[in-house]
Amino acid sequence: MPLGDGKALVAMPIIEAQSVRKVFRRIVRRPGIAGAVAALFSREYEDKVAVDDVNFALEPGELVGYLGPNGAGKSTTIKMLTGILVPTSGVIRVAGVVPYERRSDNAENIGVVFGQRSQLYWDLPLRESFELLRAIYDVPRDRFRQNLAHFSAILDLERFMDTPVRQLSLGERMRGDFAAAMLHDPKIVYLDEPTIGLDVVAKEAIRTFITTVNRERGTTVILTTHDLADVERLTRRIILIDEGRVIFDGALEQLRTEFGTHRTLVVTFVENIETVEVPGTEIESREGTVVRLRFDRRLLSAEAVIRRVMERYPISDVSIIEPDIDSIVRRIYQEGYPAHAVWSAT
Ligand SMILES: Nc1ncnc2c1ncn2[C@@H]1O[C@H](COP(=O)(O)OP(=O)(O)OP(=O)(O)O)[C@@H](O)[C@H]1O
Repeated sequence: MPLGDGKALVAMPIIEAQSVRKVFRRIVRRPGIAGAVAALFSREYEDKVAVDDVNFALEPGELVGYLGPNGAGKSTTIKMLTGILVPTSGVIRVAGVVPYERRSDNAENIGVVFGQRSQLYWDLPLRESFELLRAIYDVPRDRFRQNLAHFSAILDLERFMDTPVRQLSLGERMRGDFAAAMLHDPKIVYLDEPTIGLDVVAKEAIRTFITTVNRERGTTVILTTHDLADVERLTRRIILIDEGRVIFDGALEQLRTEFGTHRTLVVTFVENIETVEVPGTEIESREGTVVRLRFDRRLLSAEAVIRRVMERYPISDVSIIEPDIDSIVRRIYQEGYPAHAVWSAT
């Protein structure tokens, strides 16, 4: 398209899911011997819709959180994107490739890190695991050396490069897994619970690594996690799924605005006040002269609450706390969505 014709240049999506559905067929087993005998003669099946009409498009270089409660369909989606599973219907395209039709072409474009599993070779030192992966992916030697030196520096791998993988701590192994996933310069990485079970220091190392590869190399990242600190720290856009359906697709900030209906005003009074009563608010907690007042921002502005407090009591300090994403998402998981409420940022 010629430049300057007044049209905005729109990047082609690197990942596209169109009306994707995945139904698992399971054999129903009745309990007891009679059930086992009956199953020999007539098989009864039940269908489990794991992913139900999912649509999304990701642009190159996006870092997206793919979130949902247990059993929502996250892993099933990721498995379809990697080509391990074939959708029952719908279309998936990853960097121009239909993953389940051309699995090895797709493998060249993607890196995968599963927090619960490792792609490293258990009995080999980390260094040799990397060598094997280099050979499998046919990474040019120069590129391999550069990548390894770079990842090693960010992830501090040198200390345990010659240790067999089975002797590594979880945090060390995860760092090794991240480097392994990136050695062949994939355009896209899928991270499934990448910080699960890690201590704070290891989590931070992994998060820094993710933001660095995303920023420096423009790698597209899809992250599934139950750790919302990962989400706050790493992603701008989130896709929420529940019971196989996308229920929100948009900016983290948008989710906060739509669902974070309550704010907390933290007030420090000049002196201890026996009974604090501010219309439109409820006391969340109090510790000495510091009282936390919760209010519904749809009904009252922060300014109005502050005014009401100041009209009644002498105060020395005041601040507002925004709802944290953890409590918002937890509430959505627990209370579900109103049927009409499917938001999209696009
Ligand atoms: N191979 C399978 N056969 C039958 N049902 C399956 C299979 N794999 C997944 N399911 C079902 O599909 C649904 C979605 O599972 P999926 O693993 O995608 O969820 P998830 O969002 O990744 O959950 P979690 O956060 O617990 O990992 C679940 O009800 C699960 O029991």
